[in-house]
Amino acid sequence: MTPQKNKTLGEFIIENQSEFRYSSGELSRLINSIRLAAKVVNHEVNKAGLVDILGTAGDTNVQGEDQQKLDVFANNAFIKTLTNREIVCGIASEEEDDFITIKGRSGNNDNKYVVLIDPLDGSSNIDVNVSVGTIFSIYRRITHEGTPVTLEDFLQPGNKQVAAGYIIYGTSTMIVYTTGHGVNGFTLNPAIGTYYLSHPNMQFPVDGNIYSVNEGNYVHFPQGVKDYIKYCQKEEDDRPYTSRYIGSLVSDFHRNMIKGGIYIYPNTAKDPNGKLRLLYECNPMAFIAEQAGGKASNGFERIMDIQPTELHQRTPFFCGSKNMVEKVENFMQLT
Ligand SMILES: O=P(O)(O)OC[C@H]1O[C@](O)(COP(=O)(O)O)[C@@H](O)[C@@H]1O
Ligand SMILES: [Mg+2]
Ligand SMILES: [Mg+2]
Repeated sequence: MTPQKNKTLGEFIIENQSEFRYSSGELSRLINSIRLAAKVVNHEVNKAGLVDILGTAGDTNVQGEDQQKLDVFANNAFIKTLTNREIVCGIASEEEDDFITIKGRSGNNDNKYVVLIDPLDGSSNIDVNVSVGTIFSIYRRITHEGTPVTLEDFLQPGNKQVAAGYIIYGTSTMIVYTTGHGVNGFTLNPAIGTYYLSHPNMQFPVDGNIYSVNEGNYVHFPQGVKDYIKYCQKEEDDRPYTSRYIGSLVSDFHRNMIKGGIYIYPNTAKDPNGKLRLLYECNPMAFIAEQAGGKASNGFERIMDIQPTELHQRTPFFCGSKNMVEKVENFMQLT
């Protein structure tokens, strides 16, 4: 049943409590706390040119990347909101070397969930006023409540996620998320600060004619990816396809989910395991893609079946319309 449009995010969460497999209130409170943090970040993004939030923060993160001021701001906003509302026992972030343990008021770790987050996705676009996003992934902890959270709680395969979503700070601000019961999109009415259900039951078209890849790296791509790009460009059948690459995973993914398309970030000489991080970029986007009828792989296996071994590990990423992902997998497996 397609949810009725123009319901607020809060109403939708209350009406769909039963879908939160583990508990009636905590997961919904967790989604709500992410909504609140997103409003804080959105407010800063929308005035980025007017306040001292552009440019680099002067530090590099564990990935060796220059942290943008907005990366740091968003990271602090989500950590503060999730900590204050005492809903999670731990957070892992692209911008933090190690995971953060969050103790409840009682002084121990009796909350059930851990959150992994890319607080600001598309950092290279911040200073040039192009849309950026936030990506989040939620798991039920493996260790017992009341005991210290451990790395094991974060190194779970994507098929164990209980919820995942993204916020896109674009021409409008949207939250798109799944709890394993389909994908729904909510648009912020900035005048009143409320999110409304604008994209109920989002579905990836099974096919598409848009491919998103940084063709500047073409010479370093695996042969299978080169062959697939040549296939997309060939004058034949419904091709050539359209090449669209925004440089923000969230934005490219969102457009492809609405119009049909594929996002590709393969391994290259510079990034032998690819650039995107498995735990807080690829797994959450893969969960959303599959829940919307799409597909996500590393070219050979399902992203959500990969057993993580490190918090910030990277993976090649092929994600989008099912037939397009299977086509590039065929090219990859032929070489
Ligand atoms: O500039 P490149 O190498 O094409 O990489 C762009 C990709 O890198 C990312 O910006 C990585 O995410 P972060 O901005 O969170 O580091 C993706 O959003 C985007 O799709
Ligand atoms: Mg990112
Ligand atoms: Mg980021």
